[in-house]
Amino acid sequence: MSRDGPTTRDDRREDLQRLLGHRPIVLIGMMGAGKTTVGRRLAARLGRHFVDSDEEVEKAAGMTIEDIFRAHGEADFRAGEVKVIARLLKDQNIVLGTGGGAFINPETRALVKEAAISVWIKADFELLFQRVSRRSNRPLLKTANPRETLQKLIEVRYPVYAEADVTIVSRDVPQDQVASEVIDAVLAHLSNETPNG
Ligand SMILES: Nc1ncnc2c1ncn2[C@@H]1O[C@H](COP(=O)(O)OP(=O)(O)O)[C@@H](O)[C@H]1O
Ligand SMILES: O=C(O)C1=C[C@@H](OP(=O)(O)O)[C@@H](O)[C@H](O)C1
Ligand SMILES: [Mg+2]
Repeated sequence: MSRDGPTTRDDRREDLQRLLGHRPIVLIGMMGAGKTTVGRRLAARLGRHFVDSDEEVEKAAGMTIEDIFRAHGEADFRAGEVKVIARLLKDQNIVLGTGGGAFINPETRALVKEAAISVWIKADFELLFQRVSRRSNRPLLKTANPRETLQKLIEVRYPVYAEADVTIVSRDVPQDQVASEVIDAVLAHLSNETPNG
């Protein structure tokens, strides 16, 4: 990277595409972290196609996630989720937003590690809780004490999310800034991965 003048957005995008090749970028992390919304912006910035595993599971099942959980239960949802992610990861040049439990499933995790660069979008409990409280479309949080449920999921999941290739912390900043931080963090990771990078 020897250029005159400041590094522009386009330079970073080109550097990233060169180091990444066709590998998908997969966003993982808790419900409310911003995988879906930040993922869309990230894909637009990189000129990549964005896919969301929840949306694709819903399309494949012809039902909403809430209805899948209600009619068939979580185990069936996870079985569908792993199949959908395996299919989506065959497409290169994508940004894939996953559901919060996807990377916790060992089979899904192995697929992601094999085919993609994974990015954990990590966020503070209060921020996550505030965001997920805005909508009631997450069946796992329909419990007597959703704060406690979210806290328990965090305790179980964080050590697994920590296996991601890259971690970024999402604070209360605009989604475009979070997308920018993902680009910087993935670039830094890939520069270390490349022997002469
Ligand atoms: N950086 C951010 N700033 C403000 N709101 C955000 C940010 N990231 C996500 N959100 C909001 O939080 C909610 C959850 O985001 P979403 O992308 O659906 O998360 P996930 O897919 O990880 O569950 C949405 O309402 C989204 O608009
Ligand atoms: O954390 C989880 O287990 C889930 C997260 C949801 O996706 P988001 O993380 O995009 O909300 C969705 O897959 C489902 O409700 C289960
Ligand atoms: Mg999502």
